[in-house]
Amino acid sequence: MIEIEELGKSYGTRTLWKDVTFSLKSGQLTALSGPSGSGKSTLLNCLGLLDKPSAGAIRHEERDITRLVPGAARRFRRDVLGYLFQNYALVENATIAQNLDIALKVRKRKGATAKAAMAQALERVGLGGRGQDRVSQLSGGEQQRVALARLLVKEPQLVLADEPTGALDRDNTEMVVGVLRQMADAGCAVVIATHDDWVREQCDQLFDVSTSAPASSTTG
Ligand SMILES: Nc1ncnc2c1ncn2[C@@H]1O[C@H](COP(=O)(O)OP(=O)(O)OP(=O)(O)O)[C@@H](O)[C@H]1O
Repeated sequence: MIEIEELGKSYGTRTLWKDVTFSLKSGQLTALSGPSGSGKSTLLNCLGLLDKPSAGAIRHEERDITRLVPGAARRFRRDVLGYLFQNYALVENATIAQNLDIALKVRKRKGATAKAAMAQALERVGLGGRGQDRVSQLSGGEQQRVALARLLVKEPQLVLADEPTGALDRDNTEMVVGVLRQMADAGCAVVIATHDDWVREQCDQLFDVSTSAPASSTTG
C-alpha cells in the first residue's frame, strides 16, 4: 500500500536515519522501534506529511506523497490517514459524539447510518451509550478509547500510531492493539511507534529505525 524508498532524514550534519526502504501492506501491523531520539516520530511524521524527508520517496498508489502540493496533501490526510497519538488529539471541550462526528463527515455518513456507525464503534471500545459525555471529564484510558472509536468510524487506509499505549494500563493497551488488529483485518495498514515489547510482539513486521534496516518479521 505504501512503499518507502531510500528515505533519509538529517538535521544539519546530524543524520537521523538513511536508506530506509520497506513496504507497509494492507492487513499488517508494523512496529517502529529504536531508542529514544532515534527518529520514530519523525518517520511517522514524514508518512503523515507533517514533516519532509531529506532524501528518498514515499509512494502511495505509485504517487510520491512527499511531493504533493498543499491541497493534495490535505486530501491525503483527510481521505487516507488516521492518527493515534499518546495525547489523544481530541477536542476536549466537546462531547464524545461531537468528536466522532468530525470523522463521520469525512466519510460522508449522515442520519441513521452515521448513528449506527457511531454506536457500533463506541460499543467496540467499551463506551456504549456514553456519546454525550464530555471528553474533558474522561480518564486517559477512556480518551484513548474515544480516539480509537474515531479511527473506527473514519476507516482510514493507513493508521499512524505514535506511542498509542505509552500512558495506558495493560487492559487499555490490549484494547488498543485489538482494535488496530481488527482494522488491519479489514484492510488497513497500521504503523505503531512503540517502546512496549508486548505491543511489538503483536506486530507482523518490525522496523528498527536506529539500524535503518528492516528486522525480521515477528510472526511471518
Ligand atoms: N526541527 C528539528 N531540528 C533539529 N532536530 C530535531 C528537530 N525535530 C526533531 N529533532 C531531533 O530529532 C531526534 C528524533 O526525534 P523523534 O521524536 O523522532 O525520536 P523518537 O525515536 O520518536 O523518540 P522517543 O522514543 O523519545 O519519542 C531528536 O533528537 C530530536 O531532538
